[in-house]
Amino acid sequence: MREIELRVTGANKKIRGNVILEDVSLTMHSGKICGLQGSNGSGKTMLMRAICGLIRLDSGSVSVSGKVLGKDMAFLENTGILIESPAFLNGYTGLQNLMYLADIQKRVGREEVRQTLTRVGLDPDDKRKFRKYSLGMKQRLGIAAAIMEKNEILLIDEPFNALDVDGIELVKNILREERERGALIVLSCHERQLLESLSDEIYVIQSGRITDHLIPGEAKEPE
Ligand SMILES: Nc1ncnc2c1ncn2[C@@H]1O[C@H](COP(=O)(O)OP(=O)(O)OP(=O)(O)O)[C@@H](O)[C@H]1O
Repeated sequence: MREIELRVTGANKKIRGNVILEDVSLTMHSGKICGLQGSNGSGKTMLMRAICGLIRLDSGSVSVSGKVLGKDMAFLENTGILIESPAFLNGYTGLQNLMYLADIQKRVGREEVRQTLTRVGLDPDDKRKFRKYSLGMKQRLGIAAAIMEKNEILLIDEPFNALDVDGIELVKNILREERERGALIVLSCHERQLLESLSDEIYVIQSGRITDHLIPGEAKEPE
């Protein structure tokens, strides 16, 4: 897979007068998990939405290896996304839902979709409709949708929500495998230990501002 650099430069966003993002700059690379750490409402999800082009910045830019979002591309290309609860069709099974999405880009076929379902611990032959899925199963299906096309970039917001202990371990392993494959992964997770155990670097975000950039495991210099 090609090496890419995802860059956010001087990002500002206000919604109805409230500062959502303030002068946010960060740089991320292929083969790394970049963690976003911050309390509820600090701006992690909004930053992810800005990165993929779902919200338009007031100023600043998002670029992938020099290609600027909103100028050279309308949405971030080659990107798998799990942001908040993904919208699936209630009357479709898990496999039918993923096939519906896979048919948009036609980059993966039925066999790969089935394999992805198995990878997240779901049975591809499960005949239950999505509306009958438990919260954890819905979350697993959302993760499957994000990873099934083997994209260069993964934007993964709170992947561990509603997962049991085995599910957490499974998703941790999947994220590590995706990094190994060379994906650039942006990960938010409110549980600090979990985030630190997975991330190669962490940006701390508070009230829409980046306040720290940490390498987990490296002792901080005393101030
Ligand atoms: N649709 C919206 N309209 C206006 N403001 C919003 C909207 N969605 C979120 N916000 C505000 O944007 C700020 C950042 O929210 P965001 O969802 O990015 O936080 P977060 O760090 O992801 O929090 P959490 O850990 O709770 O998911 C908050 O102040 C929130 O109130």
